[in-house]
Amino acid sequence: MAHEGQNHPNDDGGRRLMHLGYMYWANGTHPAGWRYPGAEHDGAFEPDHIVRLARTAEAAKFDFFFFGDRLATGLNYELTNTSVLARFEPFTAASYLATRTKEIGIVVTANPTYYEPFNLARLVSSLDHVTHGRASWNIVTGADGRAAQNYSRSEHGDPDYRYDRADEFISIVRRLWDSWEDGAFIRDKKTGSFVDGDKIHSLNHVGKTFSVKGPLNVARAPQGHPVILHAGTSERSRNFGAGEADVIFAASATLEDGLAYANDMRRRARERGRPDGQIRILPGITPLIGKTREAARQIYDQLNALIILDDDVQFGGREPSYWSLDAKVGEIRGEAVGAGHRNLGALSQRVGIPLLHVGIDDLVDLERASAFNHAGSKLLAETERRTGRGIGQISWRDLLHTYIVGGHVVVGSADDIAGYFETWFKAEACDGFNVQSAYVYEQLDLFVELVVPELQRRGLFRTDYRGATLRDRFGLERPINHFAA
Ligand SMILES: Cc1cc2nc3c(=O)[nH]c(=O)nc-3n(C[C@H](O)[C@H](O)[C@H](O)COP(=O)(O)O)c2cc1C
Repeated sequence: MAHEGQNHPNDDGGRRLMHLGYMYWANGTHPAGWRYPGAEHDGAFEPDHIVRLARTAEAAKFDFFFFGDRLATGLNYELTNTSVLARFEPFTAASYLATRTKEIGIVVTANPTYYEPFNLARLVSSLDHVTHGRASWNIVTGADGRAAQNYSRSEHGDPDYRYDRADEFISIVRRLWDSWEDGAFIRDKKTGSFVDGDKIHSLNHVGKTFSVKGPLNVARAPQGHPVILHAGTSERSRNFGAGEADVIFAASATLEDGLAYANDMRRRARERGRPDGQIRILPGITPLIGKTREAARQIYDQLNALIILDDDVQFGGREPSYWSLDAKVGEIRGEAVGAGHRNLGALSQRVGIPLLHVGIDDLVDLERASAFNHAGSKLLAETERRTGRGIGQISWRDLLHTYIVGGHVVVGSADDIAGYFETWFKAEACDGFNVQSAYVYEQLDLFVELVVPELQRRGLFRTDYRGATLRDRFGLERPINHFAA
């Protein structure tokens, strides 16, 4: 995509600075976060709960506040993620937030599989107007296939169908955003001329899935094109993100994976003719912060103690043969570990050795640990990292907890967290992070009070906002209108 003027890969006089987003989860990311003493647990339908979080993030100069979304729900989310079970429609929540914040970007997730391009172009552009250029659209192809049943479809569609549709969709949306040139409005009371017809364009698009005549009925947005985010991990997702996204919401959870993913995305972006520095990679992360490292570890253990395991913690109510190692029923990929998988049988599948004769509170022994598969070794290393305990101190329950919590969690003091961020950032495994809280509000408050100043002290994060729009925060130029070019 063409841009006006030069690129600005760095934000601050040539110094590379980190970007921070805050991903909103009403009850935090930890599956039992809502049960933690003192944690918010009934704020999902109280808009000022969102304002409280967004203003905290804004005071700390975060780039954006992020609304994820899904288009279906079910009781499975009760155990895995109560924040997803029931929540506000994101454009509605974003519009409310727009009137109660001034600087912070607002990211709205919307899935093109279940929208029409005209409809979504209008929503995102309107949000950009009401926020004076702070809007962003996170394009996802849909994590919950049950959406089809809510949208009169026989099926969710395979990834190729959804990404083909997304490709055509975004090209239409961009042209709709351009269908009004800047300066299309004359509004001359004397002559009675309201608009310049030469600056308003039809698309006359007829494609594989969509036919859209245009023009849009919204003036060109303050940012021209609001900032585009994308989240996904597959080949098609990477290609889509490399071609279209300004910011990638990544799922990498180790430095090695993060670096490989970031290099891969930068290479793909270059292959599509995009100059370096045009694509920002922000992995999701849940920093679990305590006043000291020990305090943080205690919080992690306390949270985990609130996780509900299966009543039959040995086999989840199934025959032992169900969990035989070649049965391949352990993990539903990409989804949190829910009911029926919170037992030692499921864990045995994960780590690749039978656990028929161990007790949940027995300690993991070196002999069994040495026989773990790759996933099992990673799970053990992750448990050691989070708890600070080693073999001889870690129980099977601890391992099961790490398995259930999953994700990208870093437990420690503010100094530990800042050090972790710095390592990833300086290795260029990312351009910042999409920060999430294990529970609210305390964890965001601690991040803002303790971690942000430490990042600033290390010269890694801005101390004030610059520019007016979200594109400005990312050092991205306003796209040239391709009808005018
Ligand atoms: C970090 C991350 C965040 C995501 N957030 C959402 C979301 O909020 N809503 C949604 O429907 N899908 C979300 N997705 C799912 C993607 O849209 C995509 O459907 C999923 O990853 C499977 O597609 P893929 O094979 O292309 O990666 C997310 C994916 C990742 C990796």
